[in-house]
Amino acid sequence: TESAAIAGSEYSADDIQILEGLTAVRKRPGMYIGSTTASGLHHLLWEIVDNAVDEHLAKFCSKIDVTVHQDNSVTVVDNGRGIPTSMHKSGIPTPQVVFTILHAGGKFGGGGYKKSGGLHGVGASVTNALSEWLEVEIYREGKIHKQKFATWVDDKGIEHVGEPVGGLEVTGNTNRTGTKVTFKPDPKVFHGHVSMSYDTLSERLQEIAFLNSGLKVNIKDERSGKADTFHYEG
Ligand SMILES: Cc1cc(C)cc(-c2cc(NC(=O)[C@H]3COCCO3)[nH]n2)c1
Repeated sequence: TESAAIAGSEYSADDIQILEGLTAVRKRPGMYIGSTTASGLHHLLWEIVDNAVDEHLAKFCSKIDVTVHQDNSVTVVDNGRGIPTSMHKSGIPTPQVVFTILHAGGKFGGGGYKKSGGLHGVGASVTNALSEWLEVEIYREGKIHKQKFATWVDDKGIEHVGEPVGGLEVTGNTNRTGTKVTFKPDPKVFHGHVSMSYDTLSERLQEIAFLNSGLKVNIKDERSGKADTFHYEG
């Protein structure tokens, strides 16, 4: 039995989380984003924005730009230090760890969905798992680094969830720092309802700017041309 298999082996909550991987998120999305209705859709963005806000709290980021594209993909860019691009001790690039390893979301590992603002900066892999694709671009140490992830079903019917498409590549030089993430919510997860609401985004982004004085938050909707800037003096 499963208990016999686990008895005598040092399974920790972390091991089980890593074992379950992102496929578990696709199986029970509600555990990670609350629901697969509109509120769950917007949580994909809040998980990413949370990370950029953390970088502002660490005093390295002063600006976050959010853009909704015509195809309902969304881009978040910050001017923080940029996710480290070094190799993680596990032998995979740090950005790949951030987007493909399910991190302990609560005090007992996994922790399940939290009603408060998401999983506090550890939910980026959840956004990846529930997207058709996700791309990260990092501006750090004078270089532009890029890695892509995708979810697809192979010719044997196996679903590959949020897996890297290639490695972390240097694609150019830059004199800025920061992290840019673009992701496309998967219609298969959200029953076709993948169109984010401008009003929902702008209201919450205004709140985020108000709660983090000094942080400038820009939103641009390429579907309608609407745009707004929120900035409460630091
Ligand atoms: C938009 C977005 C999305 C994600 C998943 C992370 C981030 C992010 C992550 C960081 N900074 C870091 O991860 C590093 C910077 O180097 C020290 C430890 O924290 N800045 N911005 C931004």
